Amino acid sequence: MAVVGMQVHKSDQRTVALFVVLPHKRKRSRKDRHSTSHSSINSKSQTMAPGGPRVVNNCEECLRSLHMKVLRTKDDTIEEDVNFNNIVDVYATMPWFGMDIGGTLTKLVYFEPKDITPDELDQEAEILRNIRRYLTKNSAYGKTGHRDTHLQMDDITIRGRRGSLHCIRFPTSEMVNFLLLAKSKGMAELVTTVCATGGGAFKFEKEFKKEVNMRLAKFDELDALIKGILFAETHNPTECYYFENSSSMSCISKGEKKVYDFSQPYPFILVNVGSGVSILAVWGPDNYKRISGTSLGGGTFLGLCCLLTGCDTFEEAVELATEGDHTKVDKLVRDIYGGDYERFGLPGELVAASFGQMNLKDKQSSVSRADLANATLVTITNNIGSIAKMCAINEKIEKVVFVGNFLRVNPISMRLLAYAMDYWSKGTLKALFLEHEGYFGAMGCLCQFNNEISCNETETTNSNFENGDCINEIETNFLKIKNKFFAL
Ligand SMILES: Nc1ncnc2c1ncn2[C@@H]1O[C@H](COP(=O)(O)OP(=O)(O)O)[C@@H](O)[C@H]1O
Ligand SMILES: CC(C)(COP(=O)(O)O)[C@@H](O)C(=O)NCCC(=O)O
Repeated sequence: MAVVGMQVHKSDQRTVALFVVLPHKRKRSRKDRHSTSHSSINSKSQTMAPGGPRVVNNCEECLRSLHMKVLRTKDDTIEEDVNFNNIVDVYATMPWFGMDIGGTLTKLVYFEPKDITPDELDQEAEILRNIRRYLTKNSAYGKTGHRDTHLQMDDITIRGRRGSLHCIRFPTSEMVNFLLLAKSKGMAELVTTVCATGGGAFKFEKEFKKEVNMRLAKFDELDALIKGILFAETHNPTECYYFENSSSMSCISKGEKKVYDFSQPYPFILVNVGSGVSILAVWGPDNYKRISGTSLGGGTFLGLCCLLTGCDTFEEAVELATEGDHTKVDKLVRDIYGGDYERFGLPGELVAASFGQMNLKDKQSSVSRADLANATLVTITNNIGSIAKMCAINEKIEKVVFVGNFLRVNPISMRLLAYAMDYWSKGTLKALFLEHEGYFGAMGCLCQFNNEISCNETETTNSNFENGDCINEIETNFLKIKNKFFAL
């Protein structure tokens, strides 16, 4: 299966981009992912490999065959190498995006090549240059878009190109405004297909087409999540961490963050706390099962907290929670037993019933907004911890990795999860966390598109491109190439 697209942009009378999506039958391991069979095209292109929301594979064989096909459609006088390199050049300069359109937040990762040669700069279309500047020089986009500058990954190499990976997010509820912004920046003229995952890749497909004439190349969100985690772990030696001293409730607030070596990750339980919660057992890069989930997730925390406290944002909710005390809201074991429930090892400070005191009017009037926020956070977190623990024990897997934006700016939940895993398993389970929290779906999407991890992924996951479609798309785009590329 192959998908080929060409975007012809005529500013400065130049053709600017050729996109190629070429999933290969041969399955490649992580080890040989940079193997020579798909190495860059020539020494020049080693430094200017791919780019583009729908560029996947720049293997020499594939591009040459495209090129030959193009050549066959034109008069024979044009010299092959000149045009071949032109194709590679224009193909190399496209922006690369991966997008995860989640239930609450849309996450966008953008790879900015930093090894641009003066020649490339010279050839680059103005729109592309402007988009790069806009994305990399700002940290706020419109009213609600943010770049998480602290998560930027510098000096990373993707398919032979060196550069930085930028992490950008905005509320999914702002999708229409995002599309308008993208249009106003000229994206519609530059990009014809965007790589996307998450439920919104399905939900907003029509809007993308209608508003900015963009097609979505869709990837499954859980496939992308795992690929993204492997990508981040490979590129960032301090990606994974745990909390020291998480075995005692009184120590958890003092527990230091420590780097965890996650280079041998399997098997692990993966708990993705987004709007809702998905729990996976992962045995290998392509071997996982979704074993459980719960609808009581980050969306529940935010929704309940807004209702109970009148707060407006996640940041506000977490800040309020930090100042509050859930023990004024919950009924603890000691409220029932007067101390520990010794026979079954339940300590007095354990929550026996979340919100268990709130049936009493006098208790209701004595709790603050902050106490309610704290109790909501603790309730949701404990429930997730409890389900995750049961999953880990059922699957006999010791490492439990928590990801998702619910953990963003949320040390209370992370520490509580670390404590819960340790306490309930008597020290056998280990809670692990990852620095890029909610961006793995978007990263995985970019990786799959760029074929960074494994060549065969797009065959199974790029489900909106059936073989017939792809062939049609190839033919259509070759016609465009024929008509426009050589018309210059
Ligand atoms: N700025 C934010 N706005 C809204 N929710 C946020 C924000 N930051 C963190 N969150 C939390 O992250 C959750 C969404 O996590 P995420 O992993 O992005 O999931 P999804 O893919 O479902 O959008 C929200 O439900 C909320 O609990
Ligand atoms: C439907 C979802 C996969 C969507 O992912 P999200 O946008 O929440 O990250 C997730 O919300 C989920 O798994 N919810 C829990 C469903 C359940 O098992 O009860």
